[in-house]
Amino acid sequence: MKTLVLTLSCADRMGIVAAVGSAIAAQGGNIVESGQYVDRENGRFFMRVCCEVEESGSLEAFRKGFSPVGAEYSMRWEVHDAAVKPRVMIMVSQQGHCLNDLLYRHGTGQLPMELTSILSNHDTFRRRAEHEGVPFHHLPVTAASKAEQEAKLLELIREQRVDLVILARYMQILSDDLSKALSGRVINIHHSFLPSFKGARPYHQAHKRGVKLIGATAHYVTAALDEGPIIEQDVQRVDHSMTAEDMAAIGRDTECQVLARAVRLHLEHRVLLNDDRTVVFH
Ligand SMILES: Nc1nc2c(c(=O)[nH]1)N[C@@H](CN(C=O)c1ccc(C(=O)N[C@@H](CCC(=O)O)C(=O)O)cc1)CN2
Repeated sequence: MKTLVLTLSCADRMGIVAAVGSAIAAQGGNIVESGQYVDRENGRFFMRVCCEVEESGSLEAFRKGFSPVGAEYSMRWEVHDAAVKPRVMIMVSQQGHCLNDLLYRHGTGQLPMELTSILSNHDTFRRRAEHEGVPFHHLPVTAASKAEQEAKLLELIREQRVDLVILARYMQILSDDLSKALSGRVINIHHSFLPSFKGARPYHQAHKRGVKLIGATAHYVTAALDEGPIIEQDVQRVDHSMTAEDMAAIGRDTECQVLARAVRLHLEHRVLLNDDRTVVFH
């Protein structure tokens, strides 16, 4: 047997769960996990279903069999083979804590992903990537070369059939065009508890404000800087005696944990987009 993960959203109405369950059963699928949610504000229905099918069953056959229900309810839906690991590119600038954490978690099997490459606008982590046996791409960028650099980046993403890009403290703002082209496929870790302290140097912003909590936020990347749909967040206590650098040191662990949790949720197809928010099936 193999497990398929079906995720869907549509306008809420009576009978959706019954229709989905019947469509799965009609294809010989046995539901082993299911979750649903209705957003009363916008009237959207969200569902994530895991079902077991015969090993010989094809994803294309399941998609063909489910399509009539998808059309009937005007669903946005996807189905994935749970055993197929998404292909992931990690992007980093000069802070390596999140990169190192992701590499460790990948190496110990905590993150079910195929790591295609590591890409940076600096050469700092070339040896780290080579140590892991992961291809490394150095794409320096300036304001003048940004369009060319992003064109090369997009070419690599397409060549490597990348499903997910992780900005592991990659400190360049992606252009509006690139953000749109990769919508829903780029996760960034912002080192503050958004929506507080967007943009550059959030720990310095927080220190100046005299906060008693610092945080980290993993979110999908959109053209609006640090305003993309939030996937996961966490916080840590700080106090008046700490400098901005002290806060950054404390915050690094939180950044790693939040990013790893968000990446795993995405890899397991547990995150559904709900306009500028998310629905997360834990
Ligand atoms: N289109 C987007 N690109 C990026 C996002 C995003 O949400 N949308 N998140 C950032 C990461 N980030 C904070 O987490 C961040 C990175 C860089 C800056 C910034 O202002 N950097 C430079 C300017 C660089 C540039 O113009 O490209 C600066 O320090 O002035 C702010 C926040 C990743 N990209």
